[in-house]
Amino acid sequence: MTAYILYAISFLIHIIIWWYRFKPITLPGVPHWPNGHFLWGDLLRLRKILQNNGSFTDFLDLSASTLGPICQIRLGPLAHMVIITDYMEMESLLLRRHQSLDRSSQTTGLFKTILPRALLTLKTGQVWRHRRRAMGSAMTPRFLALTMPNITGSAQDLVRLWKKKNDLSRGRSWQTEKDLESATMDAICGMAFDKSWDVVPSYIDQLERINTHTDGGTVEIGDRDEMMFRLEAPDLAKSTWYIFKAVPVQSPFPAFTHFFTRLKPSYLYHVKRIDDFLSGKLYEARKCILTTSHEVGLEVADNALDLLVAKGMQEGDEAMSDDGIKQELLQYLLAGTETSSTTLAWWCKFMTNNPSIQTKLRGHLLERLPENSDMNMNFDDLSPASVPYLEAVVHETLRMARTAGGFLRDTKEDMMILGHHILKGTTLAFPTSIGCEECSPVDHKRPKLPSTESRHTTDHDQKRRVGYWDYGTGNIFDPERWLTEDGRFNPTAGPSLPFSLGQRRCFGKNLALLELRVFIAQLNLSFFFAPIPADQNRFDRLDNVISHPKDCFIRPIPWARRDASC
Ligand code: HEM
Repeated sequence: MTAYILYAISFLIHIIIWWYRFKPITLPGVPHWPNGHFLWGDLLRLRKILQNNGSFTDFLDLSASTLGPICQIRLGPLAHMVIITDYMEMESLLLRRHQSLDRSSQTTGLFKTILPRALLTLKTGQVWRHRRRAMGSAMTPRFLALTMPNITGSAQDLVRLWKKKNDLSRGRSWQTEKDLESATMDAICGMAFDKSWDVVPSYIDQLERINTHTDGGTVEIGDRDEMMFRLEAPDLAKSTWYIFKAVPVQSPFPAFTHFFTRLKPSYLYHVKRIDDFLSGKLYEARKCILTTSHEVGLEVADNALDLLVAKGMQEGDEAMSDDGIKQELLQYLLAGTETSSTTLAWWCKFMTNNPSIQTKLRGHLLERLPENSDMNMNFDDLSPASVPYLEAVVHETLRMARTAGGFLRDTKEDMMILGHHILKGTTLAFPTSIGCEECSPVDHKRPKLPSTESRHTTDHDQKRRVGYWDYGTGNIFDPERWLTEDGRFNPTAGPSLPFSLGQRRCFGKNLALLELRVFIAQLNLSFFFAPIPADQNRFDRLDNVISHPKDCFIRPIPWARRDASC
């Protein structure tokens, strides 16, 4: 009998321990959704949003706008996040209190599967610092200016592709995310290894071989009366996309899921193909540098690989290993293509819906760019000072696109945030909605600012580095908001954090901005984005780490043809 009682007590103790171990964590005092499930927390609420075509980003935004500038969501027994949407507090945490934070293990867990030892996944420390210093030379204005022709060439290939598609589609629209991803991959490959994979030129080749308008399944009309082009990418591009798709975005156990992915022969095949390519490139670069000195190598390097190899020679024993260089180059492709192409996809949608902004941008570029540039603008031609309205369009696109729906940090120690005690090991989420809305509900908000005089009066406001957007205008695409009265671009006109802030902010920001300037200038000068049917013009999101538009139909018409038809 006593044994039964002891068994029962021990069973009860196990249940209680299990319950405390696995029940969703709730930080006292930090607002949260009421009536969370005893085990799944707010996961059921999230599921409802996903079922209604919403995204995880929508859930973050809704939580912040309903619960306040600091709130928590409980994603079942395994994940818990504190969401911060007070702009001043975000800046303070990311810029000044960053020693208490690090890249979140949720982010590293996801990307470690394909990039176990790259900038993106390293925890902040000596190795990360050394990497960031070494890679930093690839983001200087001098280097970017040198490698810019790779971007210009890829943008011009895209213009040729769209002209060809336009000829074949007889006024129909087509989905364009793949075109953009291919073009940015060509640009990034050129910058990374001085040799583009010619993905877009290979599409043009395939289209040029078509004789009729609906030939052999390459060109078809889709369910929504759009034109569909079935084009084959070169092998290296296909393998890269295959590897990127293996990032276990939807899995609650990324390492576990990836363990099984790694057993697939097709995965191993594509990884080997890319690894062989990178090893070959590295071998060639090393051979080349042996014929010269590292000083000369650093001076003439016009791609990231040559730069890293020359830097390695300069550093001797401290140099990055071959594995490190290959990881960083693969990361260049991963972080540098889909982010920029998705931002451009959003830009196409914003242009389609804002004809007057397209016309204004074209007028601005025609007026400001040197007459003889003949579409081959140089680095200074596209600087914010030379073409401020272009810069305003780029920043407005980033603000509204929210390509990264947010970014995460883990706390390395107990902290006080907005008056709440946040435990060590908590994941903090910083949604990029901060650029579109002041997310807090009315009673948590800073005092409403009806007039400009009241804007800089309080202490809180005096410390603020950036201005405010006019109340209620956050969701309107309006590049003018970034311009001063005399037409100059003002980067601190209002809140917007597409690349995050502080020491773990986006490493590729300068390159991304240059890519966007070049692509947007080339595409705007070449095409008018004509209206599309309402059922192709939705703004729903698909969150896949990057926040994609679910649909990206376009109907670009060369300006000459459009002007003739007006
Ligand atoms: C429009 C384009 C882009 C956007 C919106 C974007 C956004 C971001 C964001 C939000 C982060 C996380 C920052 C954080 O956690 O605080 C990040 C990190 C990073 N990005 Fe980008 N990015 C873009 C383009 C690029 C490009 C072109 C490259 C490189 C070729 C790049 C390389 C990286 C790297 C290496 C990191 C990790 C940095 C570190 O932890 O040290 N990104 N990016």
